[in-house]
Amino acid sequence: MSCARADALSARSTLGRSRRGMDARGRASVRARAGARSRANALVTTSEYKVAVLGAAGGIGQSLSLLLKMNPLISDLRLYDLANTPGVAADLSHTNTGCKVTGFMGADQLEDALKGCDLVVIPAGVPRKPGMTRDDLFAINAGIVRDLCQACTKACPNALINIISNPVNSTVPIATEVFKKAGCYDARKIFGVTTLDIVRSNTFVAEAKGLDINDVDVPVIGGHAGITILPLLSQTYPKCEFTSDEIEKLTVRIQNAGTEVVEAKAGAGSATLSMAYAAARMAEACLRGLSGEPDVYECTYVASNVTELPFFATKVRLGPNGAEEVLPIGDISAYEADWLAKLKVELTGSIEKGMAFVNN
Ligand SMILES: NC(=O)c1ccc[n+]([C@@H]2O[C@H](COP(=O)([O-])OP(=O)(O)OC[C@H]3O[C@@H](n4cnc5c(N)ncnc54)[C@H](O)[C@@H]3O)[C@@H](O)[C@H]2O)c1
Ligand SMILES: O=C(O)C[C@H](O)C(=O)O
Repeated sequence: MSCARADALSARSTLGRSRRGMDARGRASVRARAGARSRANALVTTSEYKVAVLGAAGGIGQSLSLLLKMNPLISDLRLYDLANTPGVAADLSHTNTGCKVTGFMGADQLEDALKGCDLVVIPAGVPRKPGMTRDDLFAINAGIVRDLCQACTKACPNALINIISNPVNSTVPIATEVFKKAGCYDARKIFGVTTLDIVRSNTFVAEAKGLDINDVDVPVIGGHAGITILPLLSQTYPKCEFTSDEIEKLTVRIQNAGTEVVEAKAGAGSATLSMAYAAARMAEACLRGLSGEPDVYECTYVASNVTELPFFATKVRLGPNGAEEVLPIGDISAYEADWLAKLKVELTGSIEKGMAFVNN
């Protein structure tokens, strides 16, 4: 099987599972199948994962918590925020799924929320308003991510960390430096969530080319801000021919898709629903990897040797230790190579800014 084909199958199975998990009837049948599978397949060792959402009362946090509450891989869901988590947790706890949900509120309860967690998802922080860049959020969100990661180093140093808070290009280096300082850094465990870029690329390409959305897989590399988002249309599965005009329009739309939502929301924030969907897909991929399921791949922003930059998003194979393998960029077109050279300059500055925030 070709690599592209294997990757497309992996992406499709993730989407399929997520979709079934959202339906109460579907969930029951997935659980029955999961039970049969775990008896038959020694690789599936547990579906008892403990997951914390930090920023759980926010726009992303609430929808994401609902999706995670419906995921049969999760038995214990902890919702942490500075306010309103008792209400969100009470509300979610009435849904008849097997996962226990508990609310934690305020810094005093943060470490309790994190204790024993296998996966921590962080959407805490302020979103953009029209006219702002993601980097404009650094002044507030850098400190939030630093403090939350410091608590993780104490309460769940071995957990996988999924960082959603922007600017992801800098918040992942911040998290890394915090874990290094605490003496518990494992490069395989810290992820910048760029899944929304893949979700968008798949959607826009399927629409443009009249393809079945369930079949499409477009890798997106680089980072998660403006021109650092680089969709590799030349690696689209199934193989597609694009005119140069289509390539230009799709690339620029994918790079600006976050801004498209920010402008449409006109001051009421940025993407929350599509982001919750994307984060639920990424969380599920991490848990499937932890469970020993083979061939779980997602594009994500991680510590990387694929380029000369210390962090970079490419396709990653997820496994029992987190990022087991960071895949290379592969063959790209001259158009993509041109963007790659440009994005490296911006990404380098964002990485250095994040590292300096913790170390200076
Ligand atoms: N990675 C991506 O693709 C992506 C996509 C969309 C949004 N985002 C980012 O996600 C973040 C959240 O967006 P949102 O729309 O949910 O914002 P929001 O304002 O609706 O929610 C943020 C939540 O974080 C909470 N929070 C703030 N400081 C906190 C702290 N110290 N501890 C715990 N919780 C804290 C707030 O109380 C709030 O409930 C933003 O930074 C946004 O830019 C990233
Ligand atoms: O655009 C934003 O500010 C939020 C997020 O990064 C997105 O891509 O939607």
